[in-house]
Amino acid sequence: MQPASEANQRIARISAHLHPPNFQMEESSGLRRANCRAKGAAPGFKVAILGAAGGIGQPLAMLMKINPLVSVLHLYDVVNTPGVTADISHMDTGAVVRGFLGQPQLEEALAGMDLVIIPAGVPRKPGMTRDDLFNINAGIVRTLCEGIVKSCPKAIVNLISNPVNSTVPIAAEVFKRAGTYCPKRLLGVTMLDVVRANTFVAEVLGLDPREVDVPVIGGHAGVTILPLLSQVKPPCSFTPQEIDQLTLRIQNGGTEVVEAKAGTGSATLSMAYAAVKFADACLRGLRGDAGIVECAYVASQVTELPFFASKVRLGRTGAEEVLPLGPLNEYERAGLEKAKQELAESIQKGVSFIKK
Ligand SMILES: NC(=O)C1=CN([C@@H]2O[C@H](COP(=O)(O)OP(=O)(O)OC[C@H]3O[C@@H](n4cnc5c(N)ncnc54)[C@H](O)[C@@H]3O)[C@@H](O)[C@H]2O)C=CC1
Ligand SMILES: O=C([O-])CC(=O)C(=O)O
Repeated sequence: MQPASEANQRIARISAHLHPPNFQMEESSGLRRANCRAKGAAPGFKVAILGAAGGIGQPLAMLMKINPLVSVLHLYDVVNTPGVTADISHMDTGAVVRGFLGQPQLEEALAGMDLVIIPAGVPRKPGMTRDDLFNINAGIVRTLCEGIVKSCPKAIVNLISNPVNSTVPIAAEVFKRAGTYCPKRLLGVTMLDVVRANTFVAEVLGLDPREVDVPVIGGHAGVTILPLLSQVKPPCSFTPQEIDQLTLRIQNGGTEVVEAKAGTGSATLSMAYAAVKFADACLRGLRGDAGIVECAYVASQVTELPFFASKVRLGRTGAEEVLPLGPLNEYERAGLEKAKQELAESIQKGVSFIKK
């Protein structure tokens, strides 16, 4: 027999879900309703997703709920988080899920987080470049980063919102102004370029993509996406025509999806997969696992540019080491020069947005 008080508590927990308070009307009751019924959080990290109700946000939230390294998962958006949170909280995995709706709940959503993943913002339509998203997404990223400053200045930030080449410098400027900037903790997510490169190269080589590792450096737009096909593992060689075609397809991977989706958005499912792959690497680094290396767009001294994507070693404090680019062939050196020109402008645009 259970003691009466424990039985009463159990009944109260069940009836809270049978008669849920209105999430949108009552700020704090929304949190109660969304609390997962797992018996106490498993040991692990606290992760927030900002933009959690979007095309990337929803599958990303689902995959993070499955991740055993996550004990608490906060889902924040300006729309639809009650439904997404209720849905995801029914999954019988360890992480406790809570939902947060609208800017008044941003600081609460971020309180005490170890890792913040940001896929908030508008996606492209056919005919647009990622830079065309700047005017809307720059302001969104600034607001969200101001929330991070207030509630979890020591969190690792994984920034997905485009144009990544500019939004990462924007985030850095917000953190610098607040005096909380640590370059190791701010990472632009370029993992989808690596995921695509692994897939397309594996197709050409007739290999399982899981066996292939292609470093992709530079940034995350057009010619700034520079796959290093001379450094593919396992070692292999390509004809000049294959190099041209593979490079172009990897650089245009995003556009390929935007066009196929014909006005309904850009990559969401492969991006959620890539974001989780990257977030999981960051969490394993935070846990202290050794030897975790992934490509990311970070503050960097490997070129003369202040931000650059390349392989970084992830550890307890974030991107602990930016690894050298390794030997580039002539084709890649030419690509690097083109990438740097465009990157320099995108970085400057982001910095000026905050400084102006
Ligand atoms: N880094 C990368 O490799 C990739 C980046 N992206 C970018 O990710 C972003 C999101 O893409 P999708 O999820 O497809 O877009 P979406 O429109 O489906 O979802 C975006 C979500 O952000 C939310 N949002 C808007 N303003 C917000 C704010 N102030 N605070 C919190 N949430 C807010 C929206 O309500 C929406 O739920 C886009 O900028 C897209 O270009 C997309 C694919 C790959
Ligand atoms: O292409 C887009 O706009 C979305 C994106 O960044 C990608 O899929 O790589």
